[in-house]
Amino acid sequence: MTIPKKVRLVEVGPRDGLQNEKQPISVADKVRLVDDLTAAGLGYVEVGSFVSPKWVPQMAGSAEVFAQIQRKAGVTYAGLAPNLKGFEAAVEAGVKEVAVFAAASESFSQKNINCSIAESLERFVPVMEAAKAHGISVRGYVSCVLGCPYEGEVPAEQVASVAAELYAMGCYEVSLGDTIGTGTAGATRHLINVVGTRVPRDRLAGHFHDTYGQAVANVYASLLEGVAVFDSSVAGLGGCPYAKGATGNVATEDVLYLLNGLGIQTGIDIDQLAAAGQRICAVLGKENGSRVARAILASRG
Ligand SMILES: CC(C)(COP(=O)([O-])OP(=O)([O-])OC[C@H]1O[C@@H](n2cnc3c(N)ncnc32)[C@H](O)[C@@H]1OP(=O)([O-])[O-])[C@@H](O)C(=O)NCCC(=O)NCCSC(=O)C[C@@](C)(O)CC(=O)[O-]
Repeated sequence: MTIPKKVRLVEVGPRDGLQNEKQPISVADKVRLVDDLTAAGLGYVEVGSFVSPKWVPQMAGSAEVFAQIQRKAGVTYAGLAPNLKGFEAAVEAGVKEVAVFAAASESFSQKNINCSIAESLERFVPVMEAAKAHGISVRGYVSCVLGCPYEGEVPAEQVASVAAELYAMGCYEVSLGDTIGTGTAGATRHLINVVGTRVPRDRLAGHFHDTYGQAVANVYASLLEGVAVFDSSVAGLGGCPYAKGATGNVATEDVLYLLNGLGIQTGIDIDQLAAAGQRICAVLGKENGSRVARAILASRG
């Protein structure tokens, strides 16, 4: 299989990146981050979540963030919705694309959304119906595709069956989440080969956390298997509230550097992106998690 000529990046920093931060982050800082990212050329940003504030307090102000961002034409601003209540809140906030999220492991499903995999899929049915009625696109996530923090190894067939259900119920794309970042290039290729028998590869996305430093390799392995959409987080922000020790997503700057090296055009300005990442890291008082951004910023002196 040849490497795709076009790749789409889904920036999840404002959502996946920030959801795990314990310190309060102001709406203004979140808005600035989203606007910085779109100014750098990102065409898809996951802005926040319409989940229970008791479960993920950091996402409580998502509606305000949506209200204050500068919406650029052609950019998709998405929000997570775990159920109909979340979907309705998203609609009220003017969200035009939502993501539902399931898991390939029962234990993770319980810890993350307090229900079984089957129950979660049932909950998504009314969300899909309401989304159709409102003309809202729905993306689907499957967590724990290359390992679960509670159950260990997760069979690829189990991932394929959840991904196929999400696709069949109308998710236009299914993002495969390596929640704890244990995946390797070989396991990633195997996963795509198995899931690819149930969901077309051009409807799959890779969502790799970088806990074991394998995320860029896993992106490349996915490209070799024909996957052309990747979720990433500026400055490698993030973690998962229900996966102890999991680090952030693959850094957007690192994926972009890989794509630039392959001659794949994305229209994203890597210097502006690195500056956006550095700005939010300064707000958080954190070291920048992107090696590429650190190198770019150091070379500027
Ligand atoms: C799904 C629930 C709500 C179930 O939580 P529950 O407690 O079972 O819900 P419930 O239906 O029993 O309701 C309990 C209370 O929550 C309220 N409630 C109910 N729904 C909502 C809502 N949408 N928004 C706001 N409030 C809500 C509801 O109104 C009620 O309020 P009360 O009467 O007690 O005042 C909860 O478990 C939850 O919010 N979980 C979200 C967890 C989360 O956001 N995790 C992170 C995102 S997933 C992820 O990061 C992985 C991913 C996508 O990045 C891919 C990867 O890397 O693997």
